[in-house]
Amino acid sequence: MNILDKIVAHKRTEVADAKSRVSLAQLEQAPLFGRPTLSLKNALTANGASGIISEFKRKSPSKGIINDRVLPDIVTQGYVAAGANGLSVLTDTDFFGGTFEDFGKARAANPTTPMLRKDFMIDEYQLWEAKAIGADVILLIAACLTPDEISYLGQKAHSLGLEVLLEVHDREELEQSLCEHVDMVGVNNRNLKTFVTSVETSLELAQLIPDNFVKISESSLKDADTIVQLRAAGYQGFLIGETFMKTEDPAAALRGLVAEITSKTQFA
Ligand SMILES: O=P(O)(O)OC[C@@H](O)[C@@H](O)c1c[nH]c2ccccc12
Repeated sequence: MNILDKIVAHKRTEVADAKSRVSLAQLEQAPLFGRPTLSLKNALTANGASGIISEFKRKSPSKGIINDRVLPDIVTQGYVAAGANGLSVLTDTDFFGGTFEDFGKARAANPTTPMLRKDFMIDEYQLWEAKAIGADVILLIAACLTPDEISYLGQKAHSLGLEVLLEVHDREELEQSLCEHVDMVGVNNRNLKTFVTSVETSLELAQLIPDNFVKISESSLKDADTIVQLRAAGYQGFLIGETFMKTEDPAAALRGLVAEITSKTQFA
């Protein structure tokens, strides 16, 4: 079994368990459930936007522990001050060390920044959870969902006011999964089954994504030159976790990257 299959199998038992403990009606009573959501799409396409979505990620199956010494509210607030247009916070516990509590702390610290609930969504119950914790955007990963599931979950997410980021890794996934219930397309440079990363994946798929979807390049992004190159290829969003999280001060690492991108674009 590859790691993605393992994560999804575990997620099914986790969701079944959560459903037996907390009903949809109870999730709807959560204080943040009815909160008006913020648009990541608008934030990424605004004039002068950095396009950077910074991720709070404690550990991952490919890297092990990345950083277990920092706090979600401090780091994410620093990210926003340093120029992030959006935040991504892992809520998967067993494989990524994230929690709803991490998400909640980041949410409270950043009331006006669009936030992605980063998890493996396989059931509409999780969309209700996303609303209850104050998420604005959810992720649908083509590698672990059928085209029908993507369409169904995308439609449900929209009916709750959530934006939808569809994640693809190759041409086939893109062609089979893209539908009207998606707002943004994320190209994951990391193959979730093998962990191999290549920015070429984003460069190759760019022209195949219709322009009515905001394009986001995800994973293994490390330097300003790559961001500038991806922007020229049509990407408006850049999802970055490890490059920041592996440092003592993730927000400072983002600030440095933004400064470098700015100087390269000004003198290009
Ligand atoms: O830490 P990186 O290499 O900058 O990657 C961030 C993000 O793209 C990555 O965490 C990710 C992309 N898609 C996912 C799906 C599930 C879990 C995690 C991910």
